[in-house]
Order: sequence, then structure tokens, then C-alpha cells
Amino acid sequence: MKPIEHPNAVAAAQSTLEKSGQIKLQVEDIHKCFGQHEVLKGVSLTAHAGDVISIIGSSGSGKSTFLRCINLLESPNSGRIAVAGHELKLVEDKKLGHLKAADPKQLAMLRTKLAMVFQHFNLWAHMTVLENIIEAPIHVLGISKDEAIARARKYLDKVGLKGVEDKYPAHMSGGQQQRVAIARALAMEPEVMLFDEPTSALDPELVGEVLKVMQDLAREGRTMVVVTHEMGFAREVSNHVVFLHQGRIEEQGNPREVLVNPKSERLAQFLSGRLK
Ligand SMILES: Nc1ncnc2c1ncn2[C@@H]1O[C@H](COP(=O)(O)OP(=O)(O)OP(=O)(O)O)[C@@H](O)[C@H]1O
Repeated sequence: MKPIEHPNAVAAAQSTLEKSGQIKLQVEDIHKCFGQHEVLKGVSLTAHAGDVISIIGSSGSGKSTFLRCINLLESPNSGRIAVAGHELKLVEDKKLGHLKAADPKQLAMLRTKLAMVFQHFNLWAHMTVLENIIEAPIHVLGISKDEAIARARKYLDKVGLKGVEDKYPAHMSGGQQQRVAIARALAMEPEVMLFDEPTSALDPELVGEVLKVMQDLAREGRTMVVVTHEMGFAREVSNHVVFLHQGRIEEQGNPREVLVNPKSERLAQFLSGRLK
């Protein structure tokens, strides 16, 4: 793994990244404890442009915590994070014993490049679909309202939801709400999309419509990191699978190798009965 560049060498980092095939996300040696419980024991990940990385593992193995550490929704105890060549400058919060962003503005900027799609959609109930989507592009990216509305329409169209701009989330199915959440993430035009179990809260009959949208995004060359229990998605759509076990990467690689011929006994056990 190439060393992550220091933030004050951003220009140099960008030229290095261009040469090295556009690394969009580089996360190195993340450790995370909740009290005495060490949930992540040194997890690293590199996503190049167009990679679709599935993170799989048993319940409690640390998948969501790892994803949340990438955008600092959880604060890691140690580790390094770089997005599109910009390393996030982290300093130790001595009182709390974990890392925090040295510069909140840099964190805000990096978060615009990392859009997150949550298990429970996290749409604002008091806002219409359109308002949900245009809020961050206007207030965080600073684009005009007209441009934000144009983006919202474009990405609603992409997720197969035309004409729903004025609806409220409560009047939509879970699958539709999740597709709105994906459109909202797309409207930030991020470098990397992070998905935290995006279909786990859906009724089984609604899972397919969300997976189809994610498959289309993958085909378009979007860079995606997906925590998932959908082994079909991991096998058919992703180009890299990471199997987490008790906070460590137990095995990773090409889905056809990892999921069809696992080397690790634990992975074989995890997969038995899950692969159809
Ligand atoms: N905020 C928190 N405070 C204390 N412990 C936490 C917190 N968040 C997660 N944990 C613990 O960390 C461990 C890993 O949780 P995490 O949600 O990352 O696992 P997961 O692999 O995503 O599981 P699942 O597939 O069930 O979502 C679990 O033991 C969980 O109880």
C-alpha cells in the first residue's frame, strides 16, 4: 500500500493518485474500542475508482462501525483516512481517548465526498422528497437552488422515481424511501458512496428494487463500499469482498474466489446456507 499523503501535500498527493489509478478511498489500520471492547483491530481498505467493495461478516463483527469510522460518524482510536488524495488530519482527543478531526472544515469537506446511505434511510420526515434532496447541495455545497432542483430531478430519474418531488417520506414504501436516500446521496456528486446495510430494513419484496439501483450505479463506474448481508449482491455486483471477523479482516479478494472457494474455515462456515 502506498503511504497516505499528508494534507499539506494535497497537490503532490493528487498527482500521485492520478498516476496510481485514482485511489478514491484509503483507510489504514483503523482501531476502535467501545469501552474495553475492541471492535476494530486494525482494518485497512483501499478503493480505486469504480471499485465496488462488499463488506460481509457475522452480526457484531464490526462492519457498520468500520463504515462509520470512515466518515467519522464514529471516532476511531487510531488509523488514517484519505479521500481522493486528501488525508484527513486527525488529532487525539486526550479526554475521550480517540481521534477527532483537527479541522472541522476539512472534515465537512471530506464528508461531501463520501455520501452515506443508511439502513433506515434517515430522510427528514417533515420535508418533501425534493426538500430532502436539495438541502445539502444548497447548504453544504453552496450550489444555487435551481441547480440543486435540476440535480434532484436528474437523480430521482436515475433511481426510477419521477414525479415524487412533492411527496413526504411517510407516504412512500421503504424501497422508494431508500431510493430517495440514494438520490440524495448522488446529488452531492460524491467521490465514494458508503452503503450501510441498505436493504436490511426493507420488506423482502422491496429489496430487489434497491439492489437494482445499486447494480446500475456499479455498472456506471461509481465507487462504492457496501456493508451487506446480500450475498448475491456481493458475488454478482462487487469486484472485491472483505470478510470481517471479530474486528479483523479474515479474508478478502475477488468475489468468485472468496465466496466460491473460501480459504478460511470461518468464512466457509459463514457462507454455508447463505449462498443460494
Ligand atoms: N455505540 C456503541 N456503543 C457500544 N458498543 C457498540 C456501539 N456500536 C456498536 N457497538 C458494538 O460493536 C460491535 C460491532 O457492532 P457493528 O454494528 O459494527 O457490527 P456489524 O458487523 O455491523 O453487525 P450487524 O451485522 O448486526 O449490523 C457489537 O458488539 C456492537 O454491540
